[in-house]
Amino acid sequence: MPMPVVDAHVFEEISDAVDEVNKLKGTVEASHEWDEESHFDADKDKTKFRQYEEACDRVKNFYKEQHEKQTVEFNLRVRENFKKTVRARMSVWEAIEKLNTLVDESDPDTTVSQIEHLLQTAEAIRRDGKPEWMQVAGLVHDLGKLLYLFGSEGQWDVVGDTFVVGCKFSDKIIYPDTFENNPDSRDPVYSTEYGVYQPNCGLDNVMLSWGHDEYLYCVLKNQSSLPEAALHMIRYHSFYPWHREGAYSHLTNANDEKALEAARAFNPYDLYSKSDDPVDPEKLKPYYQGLIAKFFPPVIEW
Ligand SMILES: O[C@H]1[C@H](O)[C@@H](O)[C@H](O)[C@@H](O)[C@H]1O
Ligand SMILES: [Fe+2]
Ligand SMILES: [Fe+2]
Repeated sequence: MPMPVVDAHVFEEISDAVDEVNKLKGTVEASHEWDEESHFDADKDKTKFRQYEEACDRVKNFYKEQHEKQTVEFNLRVRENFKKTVRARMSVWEAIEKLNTLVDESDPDTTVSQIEHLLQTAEAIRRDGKPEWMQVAGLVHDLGKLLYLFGSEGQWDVVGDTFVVGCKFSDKIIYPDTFENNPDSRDPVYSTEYGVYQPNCGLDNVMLSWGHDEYLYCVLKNQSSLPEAALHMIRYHSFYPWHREGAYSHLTNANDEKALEAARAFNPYDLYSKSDDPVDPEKLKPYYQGLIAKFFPPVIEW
């Protein structure tokens, strides 16, 4: 039988269709690029970051106060209050500008303004070719520090690493001895291994110390079209005892594995971009306002 002759025109159509499919495949693959290892931090000296033993008194005093005051009682009360009010109505960019006055007392690695830190994080993610939603996660991840301007009790209930309350304070938390004066460390229930929790109940059922992660997660979960991985990056980025030190495996379950992957993928950009060159907010503003418009309503209830 003679081979059918394919008309040149039909051939072109087929090869266009194949190109189209490949392009689509490319996008799908690109959307998985977020969990691949980061490249931007290859030349960073990681031993220079998070050196808490050598940290200045500002940092040490901060954690002493935080570790004494983050009790179960406080955490229940603050969550109750959170639900009662809307603290402000403004756009994401306005929030970024508003936050700019805060200098984070818990941070041994940077004293730059928050707008700088947010843009440095987002830019590191962008340079590494990660998806837009992850750049946005970088851009907003610390916006929860706005709490400080909304009547927090200090910085101890806003910034710093997070940990689980309601069970024994993990010795994987920095300055573990400073929990001595936290009344929960002598409580007959809260001071036990599992405390108020069931084994492997999952992080959704665990109370993390209140601060900017938890607050921003609550604000954004119903006011953005960010994927779950971005919300995990926001919620757990300060939970170093878990995502870096591997604590709390007796409380987590299989559902937390994806969240752990997200928190770990995000961490290098948050931490190691602190030594990057300064950014120019005015120059970057149009690009990031474009991204903000894709993922958030024009006004957010904070
Ligand atoms: O000092 C820093 C800072 O407050 C960050 O925003 C937080 O995410 C970190 O966990 C903490 O170490
Ligand atoms: Fe943070
Ligand atoms: Fe940060």
